[in-house]
Amino acid sequence: MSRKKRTAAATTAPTNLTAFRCAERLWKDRSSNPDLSLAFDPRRILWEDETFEGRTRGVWPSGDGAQEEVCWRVPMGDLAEAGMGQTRWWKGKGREGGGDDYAIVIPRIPGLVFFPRILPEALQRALVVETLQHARRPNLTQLDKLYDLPSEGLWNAWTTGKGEEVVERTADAAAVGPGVTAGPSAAANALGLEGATKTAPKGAEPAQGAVTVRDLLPKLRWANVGWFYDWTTKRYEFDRGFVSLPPLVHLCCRALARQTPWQHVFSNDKPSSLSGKASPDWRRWKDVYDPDAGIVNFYQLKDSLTSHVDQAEVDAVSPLVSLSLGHSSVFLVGGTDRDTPPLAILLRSGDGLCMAGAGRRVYHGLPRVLEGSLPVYLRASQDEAVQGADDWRLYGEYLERGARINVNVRSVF
Ligand SMILES: O=C(O)CCC(=O)C(=O)O
Ligand SMILES: [Fe+2]
Repeated sequence: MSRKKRTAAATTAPTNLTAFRCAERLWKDRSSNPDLSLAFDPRRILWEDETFEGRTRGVWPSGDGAQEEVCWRVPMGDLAEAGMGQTRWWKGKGREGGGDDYAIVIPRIPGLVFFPRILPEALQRALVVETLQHARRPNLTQLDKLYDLPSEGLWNAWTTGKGEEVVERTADAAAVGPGVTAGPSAAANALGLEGATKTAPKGAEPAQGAVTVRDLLPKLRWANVGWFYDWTTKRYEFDRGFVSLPPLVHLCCRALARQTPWQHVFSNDKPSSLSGKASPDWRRWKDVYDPDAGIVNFYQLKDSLTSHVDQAEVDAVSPLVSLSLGHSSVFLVGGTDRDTPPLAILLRSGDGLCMAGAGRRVYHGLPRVLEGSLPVYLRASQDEAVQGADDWRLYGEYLERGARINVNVRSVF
């Protein structure tokens, strides 16, 4: 959809649109500032004083008073091994956290678990470094079909001073024609392709029409990690072989899924129940859950991800774990059809989400990355040493230009 059409659509009263599409339009509309009081925000939950078998009931009231969402705060298991947990945000260096870490369960969306501020600042920085560095072969990115990317990957070429190197188009891309630079048709998600056409660089070098590493970096939209998934055919390609997940991503996501108190999520009484037949074998997840495939989404400020269900895995009930880094965003999550009104959740850098059981079959999407929302500790000027990076500055600058990174992993079998 062109930018013009999109703007017109956003201001026209929706008639035959599904509830999900209406919500997407509302949050995508850039003609005024988004009303964030309409997004579920853990900071605005009113918690009851009493706990009930370790769980605390809360209510989030929407800013316009039209909506109330009941939720439960449930205690997490031990996250020390992965260095995660809300308690680690505030405790001094070297002090042990743990014990008070929690997740939020929202009964209206069974199987959805929200972990606000679960990644401490230093861990967020290390994950930004890791995800950008792993956008390279053998992991594939959406740009690999179109360009013969540097063997070290775009990001690593950029950080080692190769920004002006010319990147040739592949034979496939040449057949498609000029100006096409991106393209998951799928999960479709069309992580916004706007702005994806190249402006020819000025000056003698590189040659007119040539594309450089510098040009392509903002067009990087996604990279596969683990088993390779083809977003065009929507199938895993197991004959490409298995590539281990980036180690920190693996550690954090595995720990989140293993340490979630699933009995509170899937119990038949409060706070949440899992309806339906495919009751997941959640009792085993704390010992055996092991993600082996995933995607890293690199959003720029104007990008969005349209509503979809991730359903390619053989094991369609075990947890899909997702981490947010960089700019904040609005995530929409609804029901098994697009007519169910979705809940808008404000996702900040350092938040995690799990979708498991029935939660694996609900529509979700990301209509909005929020301008001006990058935390100070991720800016280029922050001067703490960062695991895996000689120089944080380039990472910070990439984020400052409007980036949000999401990594989400699952277990294929
Ligand atoms: O960016 C997000 O938070 C969600 C991404 C997602 O749903 C997907 O990649 O399938
Ligand atoms: Fe998804």
